[in-house]
Order: sequence, then C-alpha cells, then structure tokens
Amino acid sequence: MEPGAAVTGSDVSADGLIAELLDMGFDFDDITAAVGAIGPRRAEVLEVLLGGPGPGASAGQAKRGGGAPSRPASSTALPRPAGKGTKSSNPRGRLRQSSITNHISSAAGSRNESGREACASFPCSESPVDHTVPVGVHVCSKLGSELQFSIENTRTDCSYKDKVGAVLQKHFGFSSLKGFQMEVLNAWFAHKDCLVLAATGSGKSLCFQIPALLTTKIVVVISPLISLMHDQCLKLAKHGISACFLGSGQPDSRVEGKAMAGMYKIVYVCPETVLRLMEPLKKLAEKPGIALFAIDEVHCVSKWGHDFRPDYRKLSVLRENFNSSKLKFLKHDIPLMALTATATIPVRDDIVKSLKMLEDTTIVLTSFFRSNLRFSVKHSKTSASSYRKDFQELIGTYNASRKFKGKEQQILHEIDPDSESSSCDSLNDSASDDEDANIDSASRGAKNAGKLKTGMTLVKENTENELDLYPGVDDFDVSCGEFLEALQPESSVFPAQSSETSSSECLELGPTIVYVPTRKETVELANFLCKSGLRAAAYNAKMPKSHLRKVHQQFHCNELEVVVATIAFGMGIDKSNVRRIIHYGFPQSLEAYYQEAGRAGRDGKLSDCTLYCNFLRAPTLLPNKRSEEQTKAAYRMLRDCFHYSLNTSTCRAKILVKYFGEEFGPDRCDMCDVCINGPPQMHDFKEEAIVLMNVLHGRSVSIQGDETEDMICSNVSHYRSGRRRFGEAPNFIMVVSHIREKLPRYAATDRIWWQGLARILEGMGYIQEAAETPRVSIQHPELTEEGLKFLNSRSQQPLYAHPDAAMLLAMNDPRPFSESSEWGRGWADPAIRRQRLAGRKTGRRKRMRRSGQGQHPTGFTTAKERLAAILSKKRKR
Ligand SMILES: Nc1ncnc2c1ncn2[C@@H]1O[C@H](COP(=O)(O)OP(=O)(O)OP(=O)(O)O)[C@@H](O)[C@H]1O
Ligand SMILES: [Mg+2]
Repeated sequence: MEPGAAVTGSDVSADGLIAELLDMGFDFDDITAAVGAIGPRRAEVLEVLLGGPGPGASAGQAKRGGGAPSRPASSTALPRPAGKGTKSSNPRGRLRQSSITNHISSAAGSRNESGREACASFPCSESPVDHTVPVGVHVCSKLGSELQFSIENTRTDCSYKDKVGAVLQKHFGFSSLKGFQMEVLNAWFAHKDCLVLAATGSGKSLCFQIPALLTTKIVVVISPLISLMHDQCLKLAKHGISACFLGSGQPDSRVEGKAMAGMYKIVYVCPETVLRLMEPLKKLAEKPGIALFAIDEVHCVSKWGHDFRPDYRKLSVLRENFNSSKLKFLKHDIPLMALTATATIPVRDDIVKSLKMLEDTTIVLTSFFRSNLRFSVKHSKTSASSYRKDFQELIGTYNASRKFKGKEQQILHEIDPDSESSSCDSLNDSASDDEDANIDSASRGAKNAGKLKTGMTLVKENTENELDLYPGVDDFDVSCGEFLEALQPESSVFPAQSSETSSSECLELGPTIVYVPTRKETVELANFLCKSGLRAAAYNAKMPKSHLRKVHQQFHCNELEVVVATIAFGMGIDKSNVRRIIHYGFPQSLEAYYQEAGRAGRDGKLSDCTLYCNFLRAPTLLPNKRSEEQTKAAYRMLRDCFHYSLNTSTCRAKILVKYFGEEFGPDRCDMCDVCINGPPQMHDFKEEAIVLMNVLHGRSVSIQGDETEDMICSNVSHYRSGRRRFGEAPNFIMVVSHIREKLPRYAATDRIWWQGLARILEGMGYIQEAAETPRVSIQHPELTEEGLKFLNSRSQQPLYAHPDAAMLLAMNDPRPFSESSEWGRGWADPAIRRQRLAGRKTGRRKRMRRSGQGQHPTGFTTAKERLAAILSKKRKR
C-alpha cells in the first residue's frame, strides 16, 4: 500500500496489509498468523486482531501457544469487546504502546529503532459497540446571563447507564461518572448542542471520549494546541482507545487518510485543519458517521476571552454544514459539544453566537469553585532583589525534605552531550561559577544569562523583558503528559507521604510551577533557585525545543521540583500532584490566573495558589501586538487582576468564581488569606471623600464643608460633572497635588492612599474614569451623577469602607515610594518640592551657561524655535 493512500477497507496485498497493521501497532507475529490463516483481507484480519471471532482467533492462539515473543513492559493488553466476555484475556490484540520518544522522534521526521517511521497515531483496541438509544431527555437551560440549569435527570434507561458504566470501568477504571458528565452525555444522546463550563481538572475530556466508545461513529475533537492533542492521544492509547491527531504536527501523511476513513475512534484536529477537511469530513459523516464535534478550550472563540484564536471563530462552519437539512443522509444535526473551564458570561454568549449553536443548546454549568485550592496574595517588589525573601520558605521546604531523606543536595540537570544545549545546563554552569546564591540585581541576572551556552539567540531572547504569547497551534512535541509518570516513578524527588502527613491542613510535597511575566525572569529566577539547591528549570517559548521537552519530561517524572515559566507552560498540563502554583508578578487576566492556578491539586489534595505582586505599582505589561479594542480589553483585565490583589475583605475564591458569573454559596472558603486573617478595621472615609469629590467638582472645601471658592485651583476650575472630552479631565496626580497644596493637613499624604480612596469611590459609583481607554488605575477621574448627588446631599452619614491592601501599606509605611532618605521623604511636601524643582532648573541653566552649552547645535535655544525652523525648512522644500 502506498504511503498516503486512504484506507478503504478493501483487500490489499499481504505485505501492504502487514506494513499497515504494524504501523497501527499490532504485533508482527499476531499479524502474520492472522494473515496466514485468513489471507490478505483487511477487514477480517483486523477483526481477528481486535479480538473478534473468526479463523484468525485460532491462528493467534496457536501462535501464542507456540511461544509468542515477550513484549516490552509498555505494551497494553487489548480490552475485550463489550458483550464478548470470555474468561481469558485477549491473547492477540496487543498494542505496541507508543513511547514518548517515538513520538518525539517521529515529529522530527526520524525513524524508530525498528526502522519504520514512527506514527503519531494510536490504534483502536476494540470494536465499537453499536448502540442507538431512543432518548427523550431534556436537560436544558436558557442561554446567556439568565443561565439556569435543571439538575433533574430524568433518564431511567438502565441499559444505557449500564453501558456507560461498563465502558467507564473498562477503559478508565472509574466507578461512576460525575454528575455534570452525565448531564453532558444526556444532552448528546438527545442530539443537542451543549456548552460545558466546568472547573479545571474536573474531567471534561471524558464527556467527549465516552461517546466514541458507545457508538460505531467517530468523535472529532477540535483543540487549540498540538501538544495538547498529542498528550490526549497518548493517554487514550494507554486506555486502549484508538485516536490520532491531524495537522501540521502530524509526521505521518497516511494518518489523515486513515482518519477520514474512520479508522480512529477519536480524531483530534486544530481549527485550520477542520476548515481544510470539510469535504472528507462530510464523507466521514455519512460512513461510518460522526458522533459529535467537540470543541475543547472553547473560550478561544471569544475576543473577550483571555486567549483568542481567530480560527476558532470560523468553526461556525460546523453547525452550518453538518446539519440534517444540508446533509440529507443525517437523521439529526451532528451535535456540537463546546467545553471550557474559563468563560465569563459575555464570553459564553459570544461562544454560542459565534459557533451558531442551536437555540435549545444545553448549558451544563458546574461550580468553578475548587475546594482544595488555597488562594493568597502577598506584596512583593517581584524583582531579583526580593527572590531571597519571597522564596525562602519554598527553598526551606524542599531542602528540608531532602535532608530528612538523608540525601545530599545535587546539581540538577545533567548535561546531555547529544542534545541541544539548554538553558538549564547553562544555569548550572553559572551556579558552579559563582557560589554566592544571592542575586540582587537585574544586571546580575543578565550577566548570568549572558553565560548561557546556547548561543546568541537564546541569550538575547531569554534576557529580553518580553512577554510570551499563548502558544500557537504548531507548538508541537514539547508536551509529554502524565503518561511519563508511569514510566519512571522511581525517579521522583518527592518522598512518599505518610498517611499522617496528608491531612487536609498539611500541604504535601510535590512540584511547584512559578509563573513569571517575562522570559528574562524565567531564567533569572530558575538560576537563583538552582543556586539555592532546588531542582529548578526555566521554561519560555524562545528556548530550544529539546530543552522544553526535557523540562516537560522531568516535570512529569517528578524529577524537577520547580518549573519557572511564562504562560507558554500552559494548557494540557494534567499533572495530578502539583502542590503549588506561584504567580510572581501580575497575570494578564483573572481567567488566565484561574486556569493557571487550576493546574494545582488536580488529585483533589490541598494545594496553594499564591500571587506575589507589587501593590504599589499597577500592572502595565501588555502583549506587543494588539488592536485598540484589544488594548481596552487588556487594561480591563489587568484592572480586575489589580483589584483582586488589593482586596482585603472578600473571600478570594468567592471573587474568582463570581468573576465567572457564579454566585458562591458558602460565602467564604475559610482557607484563603482573607478568610484566615479577616478583613482590616473599617474606616470612615467621609471627610477625605468629600475633599476629593469637591476638587473633582471644581471647588475646594474646608474640612467642615464650607465652600471657599477662592481656593479653586485654576487647573481644575472648569471641571464640572458629566462626561467630557479626554484631556479636559484633570490628571489624578494633579488632583492629589492640589489637595496637598491647599489643605496643609494632607500635605504629607501619599498618592497611593488617594488612589485607594478613588477605587473605593469608584466601587460605590461616585466617581469614574473619564478617559476613553481606562487604564489599570484611575487617571482622569470625574464625578458621576450619583457622586454629585452624594456631594450635594451633605449627608451626616459616615462613609465606612475597608482600606485596600495598597492603602494599608501606605498607612503603615508613610513613605512606600520614597525609600528611606530624608531627601526622598521631602518630596511629599509641596513647598520643599517646588523649592527643589526651582533649584534644579536654575542649576541646570547655570551649568549650561558655564559650559557654553546654552545653545542647541542647531543654533536655536528653545524647542519652539527649533520646531519653527524645521517647519520653515519643510515649507521651502
Ligand atoms: N468520573 C471520573 N471519576 C474520577 N476521575 C475522573 C472522572 N472523570 C475524569 N477524571 C479525572 O480527572 C482528571 C482531569 O480530567 P480532564 O483532563 O478531562 O480535566 P479537564 O476538565 O479537561 O481540565 P482542563 O480544564 O484543565 O482541561 C483526569 O486525570 C481524569 O482521569
Ligand atoms: Mg481539558
């Protein structure tokens, strides 16, 4: 059979058939025995190899009886087809379990040891169960913000339940489906489109994997990353389910033809490939049929989401083309199943609309609350100078565990002479060059990064203050998945926990992921941790693939204690025992934060999610390429993150789940830092609020509330309530300076504190941002109608509120920005500031005069003169 030819199911030559079946992973001896007994009839041979009846059965048994060669440890016995229960296990249909090295080498176009090109596909383990169940189930809810969900599960079809239970037990080893998984399956049985919103790690994949095992039809899964598809295919192979992925990462050109001929139960594709394969998919829909289209990580559809992929939007073609009015052979529209863990209400609406999902789409919404995640936020400069303080505890924990085990600390990454050099190798080099574990400046970090062995590209790109984008679909072969955990469990650096230490209060030892915003920081922090004795590695998109692969592999095998990564270390990480997720610096959105934090504790055990960030500096890092609309959305998302970090009074879990539109039942998690520490004492902010709002309104007041129009600052005198053109609104810095200047009692107050008050008033709806594109912190405040009403009411009521985290910092340390010098402290006083600024100007002029630099090289002294000269030159031209 020619490579690339589609498999049609007709008879083929014996050699071709043997080659094809070998590629599918069947044992050579079993194949030759079956082909010898039956002849080169593909369908029958396949049936025999898959455990069906026929002459091949005896052939296979005979062969085995004759002493089949022993199989590698990674081989997986084929499960028996349903309903064909025999006591002995299937003797013939052994799979060659794909090893990760096969897949990696195949990705690189290399050959495996047997000389055949490794095939990134995963053969089917059983004949599908033909099952068509009449269904009258209605698990429905309205779309959009009035989301409702009927938990009434009316299905009483025992055989259906039994079949699901049998498949679940047989392939996955689980005793029962989770409630939401059952709801999703019910919707699928009812031929309905379904939007599944369930927490990270809750088991969404099973919702589309089970249907593949209940029918003879194929499940097509659309996924955003090849590494994610790859990871899932490996897991399915492990569970004895045939799957493959298609697209640019697929090294074997024949797989696509086989997939379109229905040879794999589950076919993973990226959106681009779906668009290209519309015609073959229509044929597949006719025979053997498509059970459903699952669109995983469906938040990528929405522009309002945190990880927008334009090609996802084009997936509306699925609903437009695969319906019973377009394809006459269909009895029902092929159901769409869209799944995500992070979709706010606007994102959900956008998904349903963009994908043109049906009116009666079922929405299955589970709680986003993860009861085993302990959230906390800590103030930090998040620079190299604070590493020692912030990571002291983490370093102590890992080092203590090793001491306890009597192991010596070791340098971590052995250099593989054959592989591309990696940053970790170099990190170790740096570590041995310099025994001092302290890194206290960015320049030092850059210097260490400069020692990396990996050549200029890596050095330059990894030391830039650049953000990583979410990985593109071509991000192939870096993910290994949990599959590897099973391969090398003995290599774990984490001591086994005794049952006494695994109480809900005690955090077990397990791997940590530290997310940092920039590539440069991945290298710097990993370097620091390595030097402090931890098994740590850096991970960012610009590092060599071989290094990234190694990090994935070591992480999944529990050889690494800490991975310091950008967002590139992302979707598809389904590792059960991650105990800590640390964000060192602000994430780009709360959606991203929750998804990243959700990689902790997937085994249900207590895990920590800690955000270190600078309360005094609003986050500013935005992705490079963005439209105006995206800039606005990016600032809004950063602002939500900033407010989350500054919150001192509401349970963190509550804020997070509320962000996704969920009303949090218990009101508090009793685990996060806010629940544990309790809120700070409330303050009556009325006096300061009136001062601030009066200035915004264009008048100043004394503390008692008497208006003194003569105190009006000329800069803000024109300012009246109501929306106005950007530029007319006063700058917040100006407003605070004005207050400090005019009211001596506020002369030494900090702007950070006033910004906190502005956030409180904004939250109450009394002030708002006047600029078209609101930044993270309010910059051009203006009064709202509500604010004006409050101001005019001259109410005697106090205005109590909890100070936020930045205000508390400013109150506890009255000079958070001005360092410790007297000189710095003096800047808070407007009189001293004016004096100093005046001194600066005259000093500069004097110096220029003395050195004869009074004139610009062009001969003009002022910028205005220079500009006039340039304009006249242009005019002459
Ligand atoms: N019914 C079940 N009983 C027990 N464990 C389950 C069940 N369903 C799924 N799981 C397990 O839950 C884990 C997470 O599953 P999965 O990867 O599907 O999560 P997910 O919801 O897709 O997460 P993410 O949003 O991060 O992609 C897997 O290890 C899976 O084996
Ligand atoms: Mg998933």
